[in-house]
Amino acid sequence: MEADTKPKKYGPRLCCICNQRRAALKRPKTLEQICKECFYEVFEEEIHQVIMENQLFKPGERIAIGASGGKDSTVLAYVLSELNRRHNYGLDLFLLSVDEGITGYRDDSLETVKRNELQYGLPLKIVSYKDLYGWTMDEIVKMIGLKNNCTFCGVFRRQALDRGAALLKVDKVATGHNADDIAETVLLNILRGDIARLSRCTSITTGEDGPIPRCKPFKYTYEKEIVMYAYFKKLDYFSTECIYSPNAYRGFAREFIKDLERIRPRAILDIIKSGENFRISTSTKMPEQGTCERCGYISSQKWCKACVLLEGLNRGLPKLGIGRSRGLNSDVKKDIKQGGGTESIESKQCGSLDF
Ligand SMILES: Nc1ncnc2c1ncn2[C@@H]1O[C@H](COP(=O)(O)OP(=O)(O)OP(=O)(O)O)[C@@H](O)[C@H]1O
Repeated sequence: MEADTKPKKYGPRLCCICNQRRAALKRPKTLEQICKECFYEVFEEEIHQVIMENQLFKPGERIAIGASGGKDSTVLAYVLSELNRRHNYGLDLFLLSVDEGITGYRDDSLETVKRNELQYGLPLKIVSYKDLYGWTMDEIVKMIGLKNNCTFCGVFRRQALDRGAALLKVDKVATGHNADDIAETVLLNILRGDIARLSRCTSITTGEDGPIPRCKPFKYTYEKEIVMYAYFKKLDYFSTECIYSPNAYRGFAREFIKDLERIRPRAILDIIKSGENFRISTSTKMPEQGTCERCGYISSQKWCKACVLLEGLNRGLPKLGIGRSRGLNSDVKKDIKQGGGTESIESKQCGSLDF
């Protein structure tokens, strides 16, 4: 508990970077006492280095920022616009929001994104589950209850972001997934024995073989620093948790990582490093990428996950495609088999990197 029990006397100390101004905060990643100005500089510079070292963008590219209105994507939109200007990346930036149709949550956070559109001068595109799938999450939850609703939401959101990106004709989507999210996903994939996801969850860019690649410029950025940055810069973001998210299993992993971070801040980076260095045995069968026979979206099975889930909703059989084949009506099972088989979708908590 070393990090928490130290007396928090920042006032009289000088910033250990510039040695001129007074320290205003203890940097969560390194525990250095620094001033606000130096914090902004190291925070932005580290993200710039990650972008350059990993060649995340090319000059002239159109980039959609997945904008939920939350702290991570708001800070991402702000910092990317700043870096784009400062370092002449030559990018055309857009905000892309998915409206899942959650009253009292997404409608409010979308209002924040609409303000960000004006504040940062970035054009905004909103795509909704209602328009794309004919269902809002409110309607889905009414039908299926709270259990498994994150599975529907995660699968639909992943595809909705791709569809919105195609409408915007962008080259890449950037999301606000941060170092804590990635460490948490490494742990969860180990706990679930999900080797396929474990092998790709630490990649900074994914989906290069799919319609639109995605990247995570905040892969090494700590959540606590994102919150501090947003707070000191007085950025306009929405901070309410999703009203439908039970998040039990992921919640335990998150708490565990926060406990480790309190004892040893580097733990987050070390978990990511471990994830990056896992060697997947060559005898492990990995899914092969193809396209969905129904909608043409990428899929490792004949029908993509979204089509299987949608089929279940439209037939009044929402458990179709959830978990193993349990809950499948035998008629539908036969039909689906004739139609090409289903993917087994384990119930997943929301906030997954794999959305
Ligand atoms: N409805 C949405 N529309 C567009 N992008 C989204 C949406 N939901 C999530 N994302 C993207 O996925 C990233 C991770 O989402 P997650 O649900 O884990 O939220 P989070 O960690 O709370 O992030 P944020 O603080 O940006 O909401 C977000 O930073 C954002 O880039």
